[in-house]
Amino acid sequence: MKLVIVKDYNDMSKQAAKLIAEEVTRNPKTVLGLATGGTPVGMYRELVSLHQQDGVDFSQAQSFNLDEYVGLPSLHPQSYRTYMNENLFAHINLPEEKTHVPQGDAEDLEAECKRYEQAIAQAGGIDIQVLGIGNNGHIGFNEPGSTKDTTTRVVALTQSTMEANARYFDSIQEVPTQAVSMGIQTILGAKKIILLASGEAKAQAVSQMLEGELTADVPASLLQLHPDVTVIVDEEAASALSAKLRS
Ligand SMILES: N[C@@H]1[C@@H](O)[C@H](O)[C@@H](COP(=O)(O)O)O[C@@H]1O
Repeated sequence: MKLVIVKDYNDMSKQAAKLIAEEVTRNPKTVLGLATGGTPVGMYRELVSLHQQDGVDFSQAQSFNLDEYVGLPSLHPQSYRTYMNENLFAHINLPEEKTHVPQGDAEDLEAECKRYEQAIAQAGGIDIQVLGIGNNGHIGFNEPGSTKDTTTRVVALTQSTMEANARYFDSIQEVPTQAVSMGIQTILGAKKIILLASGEAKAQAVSQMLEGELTADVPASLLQLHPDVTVIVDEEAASALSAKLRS
């Protein structure tokens, strides 16, 4: 995995947005894999400005989001679809019908998971996948225990993930307990992966991902299996890495 250590959140966001913009400029039909959470908000802000100020064109691109909460209608204020609309889709020229987020309130969730995998395959696979990382090393909503052969499915959220995400809801009781998430195999199927992490709370997970053993207990460590991963972290998120990696 390629490691890029930058000063702070701002630099991380700019570097990541630059990589995405370069990809979309080189291949206008890029299939983007997108993530939610606090980490990529700054990257989306940068992408909006690269579109509005510098004319980066998304009109032929497509996007697939990693995950969505089970039970939330798309237009629920805390759904990941709403997050994407507010942070990115409403501000760039990516056609709405080319944006894909799993439908968390589908009547038949199993069919929805299958449909989502097929839609990704039909699009020719994901060209560049953006990831954040959970404090426990999860990617998407692939919690510890997720093996490398997992595809899009319904997953149960761990207590620590629900606690971390409770900040977006009025109370922890309102945080959904399940999600539809791309699997590790789906993520590893992307041609290129960019993982972002900022802040000290992520330092342990970043170190286990890069320097720990390859194990489903730390799902992000399974990214070691992929040939083209760029990890962009700020100094705080890099603080638990060995001196060898940091130099
Ligand atoms: N499903 C999302 C992940 O995709 C994200 O990486 C993680 C970390 O979020 P944050 O960036 O807010 O720390 O949160 C959620 O669990």
